Amino acid sequence: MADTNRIGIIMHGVTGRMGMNQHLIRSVLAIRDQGGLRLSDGSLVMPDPIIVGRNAAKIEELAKRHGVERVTTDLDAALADPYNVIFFDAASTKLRPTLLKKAIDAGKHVYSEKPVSEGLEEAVEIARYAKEKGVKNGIVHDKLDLPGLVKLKRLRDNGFFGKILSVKGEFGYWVFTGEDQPAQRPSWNYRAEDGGGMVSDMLCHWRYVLDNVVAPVKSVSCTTATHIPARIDEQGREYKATADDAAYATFMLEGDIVAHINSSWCTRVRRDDLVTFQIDGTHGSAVAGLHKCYSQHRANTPKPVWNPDEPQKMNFFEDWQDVPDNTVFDNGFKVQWEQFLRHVLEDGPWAYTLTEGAKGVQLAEAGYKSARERRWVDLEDLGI
Ligand SMILES: NC(=O)C1=CN([C@@H]2O[C@H](COP(=O)(O)OP(=O)(O)OC[C@H]3O[C@@H](n4cnc5c(N)ncnc54)[C@H](OP(=O)(O)O)[C@@H]3O)[C@@H](O)[C@H]2O)C=CC1
Ligand SMILES: O=C1CO[C@H](CO)[C@@H](O)[C@@H]1O
Repeated sequence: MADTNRIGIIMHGVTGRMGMNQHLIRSVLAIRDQGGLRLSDGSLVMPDPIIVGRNAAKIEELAKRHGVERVTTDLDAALADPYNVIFFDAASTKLRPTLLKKAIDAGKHVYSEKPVSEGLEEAVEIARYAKEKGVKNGIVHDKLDLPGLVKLKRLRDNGFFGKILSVKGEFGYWVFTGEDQPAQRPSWNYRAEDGGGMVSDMLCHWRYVLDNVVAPVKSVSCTTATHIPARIDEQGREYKATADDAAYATFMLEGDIVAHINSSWCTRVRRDDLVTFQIDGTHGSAVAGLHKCYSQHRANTPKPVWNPDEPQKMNFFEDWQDVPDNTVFDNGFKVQWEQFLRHVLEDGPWAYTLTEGAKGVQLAEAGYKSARERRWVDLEDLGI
């Protein structure tokens, strides 16, 4: 394939869990392996990643394992090379705003994992900077392409719920502390000084999920907890958990909709999936997990009567209808990579700019403020 049909993509932080599995392997390399991305003029574009990382042995091994030709520990050199058009970052949140600015200064279009930054000021600054400099910019919003949430949004867009009254979200599972079994998440997640924390991790997701699947978020009341005060890290050493490992948050949405989402790494799952969202409306309700979504119209709603004297005879799971797929769902991260590539290459539509990323950080920061001050916090327009 001629060089003009290739697009150089700097991939930073892809030795990590998310960067490697979802962004490198299941997105960029999957696009390569399917033969490239077909644009609307019929031409094919082949993503050509360069893996950038601090550990030469690790990135070389990763590149070899997946047939990636280009690797370097020299980010500046990769940024200086005009062949590379996009800079992508999935490394630590702490470094992100500085790296994004550097890439923007080098004239790259930028795409980033969430959160954009630890604090709102930096997030707004970088979103404004990208806009001023006129580079295409994007933030990952993977949950919106989960089949369960696509179906939930389909129901809302069809007016299925009538007037939406409330939303209940349950997210989380037990993350092993490292004492009895090794933890299944990185230890930095539990250290505030390294950018960890449930609110910082998940409220940026809940912002775009609520804004786009239900209605815009107006204010938040949040309680945080560090339920497990000490954990064991990747080297088997005990460390102090300085970040919140659970967040219990209530949100007021436009239209007086009340949403409550529990997010916890310290809970055990007895529900349909690792995350579930239930929307209740005057005409119907629906519950979505990652893939499935079940709905119950008011005409199909059973009429239970409270009777503590007898064991429950009704099976409440039976009165729900499976919302059909009606399409083949691709990996959400890949779907978003393809959209972002189209946005860069042919100005295709793209709503999830760094400004949307900043809104996520705004909700997280407001969540922390609410928890600290034990009060509701309103979200102002960011004016970016
Ligand atoms: N959208 C989603 O569903 C999810 C998003 N995330 C986000 O993805 C990002 C990464 O999280 P995760 O994959 O879980 O984390 P990991 O700890 O698994 O990976 C961290 C990555 O960052 C790199 N890194 C860390 N510190 C530095 C540094 N000082 N200099 C250069 N590189 C560094 C690591 O490189 P090395 O290998 O050299 O150590 C590694 O590639 C975070 O921003 C997180 O919020 C996380 C989970 C899910
Ligand atoms: O940051 C995150 C924490 O982990 C979640 C899943 O376990 C992710 O979805 C999320 O992006």
